[in-house]
Amino acid sequence: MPKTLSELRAGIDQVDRELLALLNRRAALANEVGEIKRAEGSPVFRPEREAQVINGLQSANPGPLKDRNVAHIWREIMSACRALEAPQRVAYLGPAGTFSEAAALQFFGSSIEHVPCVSIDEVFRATAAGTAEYGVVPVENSTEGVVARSLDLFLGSPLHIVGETSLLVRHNLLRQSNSLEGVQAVLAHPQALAQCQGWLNNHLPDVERRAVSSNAEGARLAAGNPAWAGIASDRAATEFGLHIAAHAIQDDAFNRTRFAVVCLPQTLAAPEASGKDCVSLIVSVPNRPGAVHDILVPLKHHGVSMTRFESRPARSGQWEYYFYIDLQGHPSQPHVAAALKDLQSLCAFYKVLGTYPLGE
Ligand SMILES: C=C(O[C@@H]1C=C(C(=O)O)C=C[C@H]1O)C(=O)O
Repeated sequence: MPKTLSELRAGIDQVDRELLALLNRRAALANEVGEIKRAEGSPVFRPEREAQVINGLQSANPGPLKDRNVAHIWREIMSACRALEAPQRVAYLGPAGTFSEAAALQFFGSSIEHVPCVSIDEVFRATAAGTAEYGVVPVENSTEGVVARSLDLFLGSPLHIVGETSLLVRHNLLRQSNSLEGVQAVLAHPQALAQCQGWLNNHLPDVERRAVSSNAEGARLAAGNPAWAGIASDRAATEFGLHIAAHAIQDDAFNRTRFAVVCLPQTLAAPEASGKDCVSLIVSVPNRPGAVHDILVPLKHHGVSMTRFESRPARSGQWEYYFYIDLQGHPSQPHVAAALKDLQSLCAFYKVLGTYPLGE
């Protein structure tokens, strides 16, 4: 005899009571961990431990819950547990409703103190000055390429990278009503206008496109004028009380942005190995034939995979470059340590930006 709806709901209520008791037991344990950390003066946030918790649960997950959802649920549970130890202050490019804020929430969960900043420079400054313990900065977009300002700021910054996360950037057309009728101007950041130009050409061909400082600012302005629309995230719609007149209007369905999580080394030293790690470096090589080729040799020789290789001008006027390199692995692994040592000996400039667990 199949169970009735009310019997099934009674079952869910029972499971929820058990989950609540278990979650509170978990929180109490995290609180005890917090006491030990306070006594030791060690950091609250341990990204490699959180990565291990999630990887372990995903490997043990029998379903029907999807691994992706297991990760999201536990990130939120760990965020709440961490906040009992001490809420972490996180700086990002604001205002509320930006993709940088969404990236910060995806990485740290929602139990954080928000430190919205007016620019990427300000995120670096606020984090270096201790206004925030952590900063979240965009480094790369799958359609637009590198975020040059972030890469340039890394060069002279005392901050290092302790984590990464990547976000599907889905743009929506937001306005006071949920139709496209009567839109006279679309207000958004130039990058969002560019990423949606195909859709705008098709659906709003004769409508003015106006560049503003951020998508959240465009949404804020659209909330004050029925003839204006913004292009922004789902969160911005909620934040400014707007309707989503059209969903996912970006021309590339898989438009992703990658973000780095940064902090001072005294806030958190390089995370220990989680099992799936990455090392980010900036190097420059002497200006002679074959120099770039030479720095790749130790990687091949020691069997280390390179997952990223970007160049930025060194601004010396000499056609010299800094190379931004991501390697797979952790310096505690002998083959990675050996490759780094050989690589360093070939470089005119060598800076480890960070060692951290690979993000989603
Ligand atoms: C409880 C701890 O502190 C924090 C919270 C964690 C959790 O809830 O599992 C894991 C790592 C830390 O960021 C810990 O270090 O184990």
